[in-house]
Amino acid sequence: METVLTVDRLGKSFKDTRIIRDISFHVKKGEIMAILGPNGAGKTTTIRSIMGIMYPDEGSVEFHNHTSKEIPRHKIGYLPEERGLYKNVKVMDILLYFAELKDYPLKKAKQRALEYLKKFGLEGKDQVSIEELSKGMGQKVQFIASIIHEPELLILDEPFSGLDPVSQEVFKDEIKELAQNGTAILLSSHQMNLVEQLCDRLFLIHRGQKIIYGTIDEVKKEYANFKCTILGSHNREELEGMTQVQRVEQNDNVSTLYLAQNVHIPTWLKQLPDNLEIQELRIDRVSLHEIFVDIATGKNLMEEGGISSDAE
Ligand SMILES: Nc1ncnc2c1ncn2[C@@H]1O[C@H](COP(=O)(O)OP(=O)(O)OP(=O)(O)O)[C@@H](O)[C@H]1O
Repeated sequence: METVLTVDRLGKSFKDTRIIRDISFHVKKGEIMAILGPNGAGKTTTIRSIMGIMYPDEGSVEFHNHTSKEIPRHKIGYLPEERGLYKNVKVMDILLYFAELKDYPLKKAKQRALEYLKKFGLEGKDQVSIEELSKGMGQKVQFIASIIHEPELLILDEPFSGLDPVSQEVFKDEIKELAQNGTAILLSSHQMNLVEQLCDRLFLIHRGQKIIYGTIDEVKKEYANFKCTILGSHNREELEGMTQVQRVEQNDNVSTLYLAQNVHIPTWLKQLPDNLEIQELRIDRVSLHEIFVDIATGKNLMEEGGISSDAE
C-alpha cells in the first residue's frame, strides 16, 4: 500500500527542554497506526508538529510527496485533543463551516452530515445548537467535522477520551470502516486495549523517544513473553531459582513467574519441582497493557532482552 504520511527524525524543544527527539514513522493508505504513550510522552507534540500547528526544530513531515507549506491541508482531517466547538451555532452550520474551510462542495457535505448524524444516533439534531448537546454528542459532531470532507489522512488525538463504552464502539467501528475505504489513520491513545483491537501498527513513545515500533503481531511476538500464574504457597527464592524465570511477583498465595522469551512451555512445565504446591496453574502471554504500564512506570518485564528501540 502507498505511503501517505512520512515523519522523519522529528525533534522539538521548548526553551532548553527536548520534548520529542528522532521520531520517525509512516502511515499507509488504509492503515490504522497508533501513537501510544503515557501522559506527557509527546504524542500531542508529535501530532501538532505534523499538523503544522507547531514548528518542529528538526526533521520533516511529508504528505505523499509534499512537504511543509506545500502540504494540501484540505486532504487531511484532524480531531484535536482539546475539544470544543462554537457554542451558539447550530450543528449543521458548524459542519458546513468545516466543509467550506476545506473547499468541499456544500451540497455533498450536507448530505454526508445528515448520514453521519444518523449513524451516530444524532438524527434530527442538525438544527440544534452545540450548547444543547451533551459532551459525548459534541465529540461526535467534532468527529464528523474532521471527516466531512473525505480526507485521505485522518489524525485523531485521543478520539476515545470522555466517551462511554457504547460511543467508543461506535467510533471504533467508524474508524475501521474509514480505513477499509482507504483512509490513512493516525490516532493517539493511552488505551492499549483499544489500540490492540483496532490498529495495524503502533509507535510507542516515552519521554519523547521511540520505544517500540511495529505491527501489533510483531510487538506481541517480540515483547509479550509468557507468564505462569500459580495458586499455592511458595518460597519466593525457590521460584526465582527456577530455570527461565526472569522475575517473580507474589500476592497473597498467588505467584506470577515471568518467563524468558524463548521458553518452550511443555518442556518448562515438565521440570517443575515435584514438591511445588499447585492448586491452580495458568499460562498466559503478558498483555500489551502490562507492557505499556511497565514501560510507563520504568519497570521492565523483559529484563534480559530489554526493550529494543529498533522494532522495525
Ligand atoms: N507549549 C509548551 N511549552 C512547554 N512545554 C510543553 C508545551 N507543550 C507541551 N509541553 C510539554 O511537552 C511534553 C509532552 O507533552 P504532550 O502534550 O506532547 O504529551 P502527550 O503524550 O500528548 O500527553 P497526554 O497523554 O497527557 O496528552 C510535556 O512534558 C509537556 O509539559
